[in-house]
Amino acid sequence: MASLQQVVERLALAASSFDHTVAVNGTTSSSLSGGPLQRLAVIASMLASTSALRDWALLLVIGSLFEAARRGLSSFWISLVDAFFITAVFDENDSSYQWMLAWLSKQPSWRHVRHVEVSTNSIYSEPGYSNRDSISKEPSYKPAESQSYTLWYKSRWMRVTRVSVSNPGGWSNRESLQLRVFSGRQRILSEIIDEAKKDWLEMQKDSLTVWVSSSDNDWVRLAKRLKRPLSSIVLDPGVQELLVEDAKDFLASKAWYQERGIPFRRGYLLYGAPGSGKTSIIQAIAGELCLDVYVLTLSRSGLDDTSLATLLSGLPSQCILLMEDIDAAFHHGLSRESGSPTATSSPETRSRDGPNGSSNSGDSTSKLSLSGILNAIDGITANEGRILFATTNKYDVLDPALCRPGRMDIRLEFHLASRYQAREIFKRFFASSPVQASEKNDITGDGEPHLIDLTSSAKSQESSQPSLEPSEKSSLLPPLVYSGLSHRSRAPKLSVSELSALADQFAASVPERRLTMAALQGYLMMYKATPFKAVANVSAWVGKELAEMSH
Ligand SMILES: Nc1ncnc2c1ncn2[C@@H]1O[C@H](COP(=O)(O)OP(=O)(O)OP(=O)(O)O)[C@@H](O)[C@H]1O
Repeated sequence: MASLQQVVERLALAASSFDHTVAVNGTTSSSLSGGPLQRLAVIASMLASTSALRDWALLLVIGSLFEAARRGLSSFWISLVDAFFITAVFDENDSSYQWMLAWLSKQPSWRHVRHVEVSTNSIYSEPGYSNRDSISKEPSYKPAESQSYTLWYKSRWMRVTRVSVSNPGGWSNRESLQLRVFSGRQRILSEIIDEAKKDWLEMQKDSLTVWVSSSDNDWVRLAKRLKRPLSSIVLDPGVQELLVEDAKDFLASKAWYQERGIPFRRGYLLYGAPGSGKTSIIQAIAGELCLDVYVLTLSRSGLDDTSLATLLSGLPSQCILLMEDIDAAFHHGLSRESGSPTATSSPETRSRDGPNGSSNSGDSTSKLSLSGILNAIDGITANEGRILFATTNKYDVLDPALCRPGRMDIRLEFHLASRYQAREIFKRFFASSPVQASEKNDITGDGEPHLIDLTSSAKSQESSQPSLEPSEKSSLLPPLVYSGLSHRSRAPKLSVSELSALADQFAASVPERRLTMAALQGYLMMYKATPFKAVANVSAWVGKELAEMSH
């Protein structure tokens, strides 16, 4: 093959032959110097005679042909795939992603895959591979990243690939699951999705999923929580029923809202004493209605009007949006302790001189404005179908515009514990079954509470229990901040009458609306296997609590 140097020499020779011809004729010959085309032709013919250039040109042509063939084949493959395969992509931030992972783990052919990603994150815990207890850290298996798996579903070939794409500007990659089924019928896809959803719901019947907002203004799945039974929460009579029935009624009334042109949204504002069960009842309602909970913290740094609107418009059609401590949006930097301990004033009595609808909320560092919050809740960008629960201990600082019907349709005040609540929480603690806890006290027949002698039978019943109570251990050990019997210790089995009588005695020692339910729960936790002692010691404990509060 001729070298580059040879080519250059030949070109120089050709150029000199031009000059020579011109010099011989003494005139500018039109055949040699007048036509640039002719010059080019001469150069081209010389180039063609150079074997190296010929080889290069050949390579160029072959390369182009290969590239054209590659592109042709690739578009042919795409058309072939489109014609014979159904392809679906499931984004990790969509519920369907979870359904598909759950469904995948149940496929018999999935059990033969040889390359998986192991996760102890309970979100991925699936039956078949792991314990159904969602809290346990059982390993579960999901498709490895960028790995393709061939499976068979109803005698159809399918390929599953987990793809991870970088999130522009985001802090983490975004995953998706690609499913390709060999089928001409699109119905197969809906069949798979329906089946996956059914399996997922079945698997989730004991738990609910909690989502939080990320700094990318997206919702990310935070955790799976066990559902809390409604019966575990003791509110004043009628309050729980009101909330649950109203929420159920709302979810079933979409058509009613549409016919009347009313936005299909419902808002509940739960306010009042801390530790009175506001968050707990929301968690229980979410479980009862099988809805995911989306938690939004308005005081989160970086949250501004636009990102709030983006987040709220990105909510699924049926879910619970939880804005805890909504007052934080109005008082950035204000700690709970720095305000009044309990905001128990009613909407009717509270001052109307608070911030008005046009004012900016929060301090100067806040990027959220009140109008931004209001618009996100019920403006044009707000989605429909969601249930908003907002909680606060400081009702007074909220702007009236936020609390008006349409935004907060039901406003409920939660109070400190009543005697009724004290009695019921005692029963729930020591009942041998939920049924027993709900049974009425009909033991004496005379309508009077039946008093139990705590000093005789009680002590004998509990004497067999291992005792670790602070009072008894105090001489041996340094004072304990918290104690209680082991969870393995069992409380004595009480009859309905005994339980009811003890609950009455316990409630009689608890002052009306002075202590929180959380405090009562904390007290009972110290005596979880010794109900008689719980009753015997409650008066002393109450006295101590009240004394501490008065300081
Ligand atoms: N009415 C109640 N019935 C049963 N348990 C309760 C009740 N109120 C509070 N508790 C218990 O007290 C604890 C705190 O309750 P929760 O977080 O629901 O209170 P909260 O009103 O949301 O408090 P905060 O306003 O401080 O957020 C929980 O462990 C819960 O089990």
